[in-house]
Amino acid sequence: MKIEKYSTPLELGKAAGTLGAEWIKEAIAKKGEANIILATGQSQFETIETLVQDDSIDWSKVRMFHLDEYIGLPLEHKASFRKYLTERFIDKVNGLKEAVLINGENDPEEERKRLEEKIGRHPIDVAFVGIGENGHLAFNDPPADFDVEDAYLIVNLDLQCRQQQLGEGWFNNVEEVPLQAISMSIKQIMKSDRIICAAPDRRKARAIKDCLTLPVTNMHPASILQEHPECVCFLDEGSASLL
Ligand SMILES: N[C@@H]1[C@@H](O)[C@H](O)[C@@H](COP(=O)(O)O)O[C@@H]1O
Repeated sequence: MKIEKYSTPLELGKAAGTLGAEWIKEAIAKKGEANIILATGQSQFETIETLVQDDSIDWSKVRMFHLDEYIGLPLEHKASFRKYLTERFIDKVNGLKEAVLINGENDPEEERKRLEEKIGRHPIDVAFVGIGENGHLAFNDPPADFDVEDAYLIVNLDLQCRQQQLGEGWFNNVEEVPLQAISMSIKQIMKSDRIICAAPDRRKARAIKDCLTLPVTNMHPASILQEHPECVCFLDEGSASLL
């Protein structure tokens, strides 16, 4: 894992999105198409914005997989990650080959199996991920299961995770934040050929220190990224302030 530091979230996002775009184009040149994973949340705003502005990517050769989604949250809710990816990514790129979104309103077990079958046929070239305030990777809160083979899991969300979502302004009160989600598993994320981790903001400083400098442990789920051979972690002054 490599670490790169930038002054602001905007600079961080530009750098992360630019490297991601290069990697997507390399995958298309090599295989004729690229399979990518997109995360959501505040931390991904600038990275996704940079990606969608890159008109040198042939989006008709890109298949996008959705990292995680709340169970039972309607598409119209402002915190819906399906809504986020539709508005910030799918609607902004030209003729995307395919978007494999997680529908958390479907029967969760059936949805999980559908996604599992789909991603099993499409090895991932580039994964874009973030790190939560509790060190989570996707919605794998601590202690995360590093060993489960399933590509997607039905997970419970811990209080710190739910409070982060409230703090970011996606919900009116913590009771409104769903208790469960469908999340890509740690093993599946780690199978990606290349990983771009974008993690700006001072409120992430503790999680960044724990995940990037302490030994790998499932109590700091994103620490597993230290073991990935081609992962670049993009920080800003705030998130890197305890390093
Ligand atoms: N489930 C999302 C992930 O998709 C995201 O990568 C990560 C960081 O989130 P944020 O950008 O809100 O800090 O955790 C969120 O809760």
